[in-house]
Amino acid sequence: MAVYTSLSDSDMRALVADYYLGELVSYQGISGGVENTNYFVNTTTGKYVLTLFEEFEFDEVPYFLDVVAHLKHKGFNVPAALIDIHGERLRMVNERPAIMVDCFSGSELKTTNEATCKEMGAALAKLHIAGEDFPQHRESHRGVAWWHATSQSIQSELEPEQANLLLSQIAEFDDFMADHADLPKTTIHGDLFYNNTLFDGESLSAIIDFYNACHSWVMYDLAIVVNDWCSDMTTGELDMAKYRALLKAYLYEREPSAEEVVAWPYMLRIAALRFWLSRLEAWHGAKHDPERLAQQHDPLEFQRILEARVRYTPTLEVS
Ligand SMILES: Nc1ncnc2c1ncn2[C@@H]1O[C@H](COP(=O)(O)OP(=O)(O)O)[C@@H](O)[C@H]1O
Ligand SMILES: N[C@@H](CCOP(=O)(O)O)C(=O)O
Repeated sequence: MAVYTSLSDSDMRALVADYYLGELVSYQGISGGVENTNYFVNTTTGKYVLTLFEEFEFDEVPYFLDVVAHLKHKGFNVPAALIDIHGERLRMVNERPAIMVDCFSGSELKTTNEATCKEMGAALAKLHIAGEDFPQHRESHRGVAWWHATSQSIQSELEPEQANLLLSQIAEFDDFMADHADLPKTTIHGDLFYNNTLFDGESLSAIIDFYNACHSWVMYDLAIVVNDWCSDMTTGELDMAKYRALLKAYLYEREPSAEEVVAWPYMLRIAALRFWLSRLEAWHGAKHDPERLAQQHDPLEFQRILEARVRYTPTLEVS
């Protein structure tokens, strides 16, 4: 279970007393996540989620809080940080930066289907449009510089065919980008996997976990979503019915440029590579610690997705 920072009853009571949330009733660590420590917190006024940031330092967090505040202001159901009795939204709790947010209704999807893909496609396009005027342009901490450095440092741990796939795909992407420096960018979520959404039935109720948000290519974010929502995780192949449903809803809201259409196959491949690489890095970092290793996502899923996108990529248009 991913509760890296444990809080005592008295810590939690004192924390709740520092917000306008009434009295603490109960709390429970959330086992779903892998990056942060999250607790469900029940008080006499409602249900909240406490997040302690395990991978970011205090000064790195405000950007993400500002992205979420911007999107909430534009009407999205996203977890904006609550303000405490001192007027602060970010604080230190047991030496980690921490925020309290509203707990949303709905539950995590067990899997995706055409209806939920359609919901996501429409919401993603609106998110991309809403992010265009967000003024802070932060580079991704898992972007081009990171994948160059990490692919170099990890290659000796890999089978030769894996290293070759990794390095050749990065080189292919670099070559393509050298001639397409003006591809449209916006503020992207960067990790909009279906486990970062909540649904009431087949209706999207909230988007969470904005801690990969950054200023990057619009098509890259769409590719991240397509690879997770529309792939068969055992083969890596796209489920074309889900793919068409998601894209059709997206394209109804936002029309890509001709250059974005050309970039699409490259974006599908580099988006798969980015998560293959982050999973490889995490897996190799944890391989001597069985408890941590058991919490890691399987890198092979994204190797298979990348291999499938190398074999075939569909076009961005849907008929
Ligand atoms: N505001 C929220 N409302 C309801 N559930 C939430 C909320 N935030 C997190 N959760 C639950 O906690 C799980 C883990 O949160 P997440 O932010 O994805 O953690 P991590 O960053 O560690 O991956 C989510 O999958 C979701 O079930
Ligand atoms: N959704 C990702 C995990 C988040 O990515 P990270 O690079 O921030 O660890 C996955 O399933 O791999």
